[in-house]
Amino acid sequence: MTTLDSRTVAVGEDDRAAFRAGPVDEESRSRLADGGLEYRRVAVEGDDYPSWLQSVARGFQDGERSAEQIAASRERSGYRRLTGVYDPQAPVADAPVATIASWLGELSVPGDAVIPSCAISAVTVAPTHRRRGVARAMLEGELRAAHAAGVPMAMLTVSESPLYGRYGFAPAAAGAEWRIETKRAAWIGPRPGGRVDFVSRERVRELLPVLHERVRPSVAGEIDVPGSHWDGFAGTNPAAEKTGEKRAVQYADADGEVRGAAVYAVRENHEDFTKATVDVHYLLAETDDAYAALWRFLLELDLVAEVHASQLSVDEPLLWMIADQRAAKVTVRDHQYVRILDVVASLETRRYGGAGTLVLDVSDPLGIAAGRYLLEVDESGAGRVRSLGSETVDAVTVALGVTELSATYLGGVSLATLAAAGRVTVTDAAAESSVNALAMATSVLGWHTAPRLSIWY
Ligand SMILES: CC(=O)SCCNC(=O)CCNC(=O)[C@H](O)C(C)(C)COP(=O)(O)OP(=O)(O)OC[C@H]1O[C@@H](n2cnc3c(N)ncnc32)[C@H](O)[C@@H]1OP(=O)(O)O
Repeated sequence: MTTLDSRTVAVGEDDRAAFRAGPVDEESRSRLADGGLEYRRVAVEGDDYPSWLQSVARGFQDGERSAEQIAASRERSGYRRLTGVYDPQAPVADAPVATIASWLGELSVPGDAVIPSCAISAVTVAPTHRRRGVARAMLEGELRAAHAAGVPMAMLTVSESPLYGRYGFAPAAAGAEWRIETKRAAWIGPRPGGRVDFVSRERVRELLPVLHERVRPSVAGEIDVPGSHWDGFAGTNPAAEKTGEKRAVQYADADGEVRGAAVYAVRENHEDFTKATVDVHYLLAETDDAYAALWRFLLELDLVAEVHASQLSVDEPLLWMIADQRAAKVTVRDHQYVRILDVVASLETRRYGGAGTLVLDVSDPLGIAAGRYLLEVDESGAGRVRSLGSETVDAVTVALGVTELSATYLGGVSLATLAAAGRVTVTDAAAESSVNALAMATSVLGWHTAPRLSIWY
């Protein structure tokens, strides 16, 4: 597995297949076995898949999956490594009492680079088996398995915020939900010369992955989106409901090159026909022109009072393209969680906001990333990292947990904010005041654009 610059592949198909085929973690298997539970891999193509999927649905308080939905899900799930926990004493012993899925993906990091990362999803524990350490065994197990396979990062999106900090994950890219009152949001942004046109759902299904591959390396926090997600956004998933409500548009520049696309649905207001709501399911823009043209199109739709969009950046240029900024109500939430497994590999992959030298004294509740590291960032923003062991170096020292280091990793969380929150300590033995040391360390670890993740996974 190699870590390369943007527009090149960091994770090859062989790496992905090897990761999928890897064994479960022995330490977790043995711990669960001590509690009478069996921890084993589940094959997507095998007989155990339907009951594994039903356990996931039940775990998320969702309804039973139909045969058609199971077949569609099986077809779309080949990229995932699935694991279940089974209770041989249970009346329905072939239904797992806990589930987890993971896969080897790519995470975009500051500086137009991507890093291999273990994505984790479908974590459920049956209500009959909750709060006895089963989720902890599975999470620790997947993290150890990923680390043993040489994967430098892990990542996930969460149902509840308090679950994953204990394993070293931190929300590193926030997601913003926007509600824009269209009558107040007069367009003052650019009016590019290209054109916006309706396209079919099938056409937008083709466009979205191509555009996303061009855009994602330069947006820290984004991941390589599993193909099945695009069917969901485009409304081309045969097992999904209400796909007919989705409308798709593309933006082509003056040369006729398609540079962006959006999928949206209109929710009628039965009490007032002029006050419908537009839900933007996905908007992807390769250029500033495409961004402006697509947002303007959505904000100027007739018979619409509100435009609603989620998983946007916390720093959208859109705010500066509407006459009245208070037309937008923006709610910010934790969204993309990351967890550093290999400090040297992960810190050498990203670029930095400024030059400087830092000693990072990292603690890790799971022991995986713990140690003292020297990070030297040059004028170009590239960092060299080495493990220090007990060697002393006369440099600004940042003492922090792997959770806090992971929080800063995408450049969206300020070290100064974490210091003010009592989460990190910055010391400089040589200086009289620690203020300059904190300012320098914050600027080194920062980045000039906010990270973003446009999907759930
Ligand atoms: C990446 C994803 O898939 S996100 C989806 C997560 N899954 C869901 O939300 C589905 C519904 N919930 C569940 O299935 C379960 O309640 C789970 C998976 C959240 C927790 O499973 P459990 O086996 O009960 O957790 P477990 O007993 O291993 O607890 C591990 C730790 O998390 C804590 N914890 C568990 N659930 C919660 C919660 N809802 N809120 C806060 N803390 C929690 C426990 O107190 C324990 O803490 P500690 O080990 O530091 O003392």
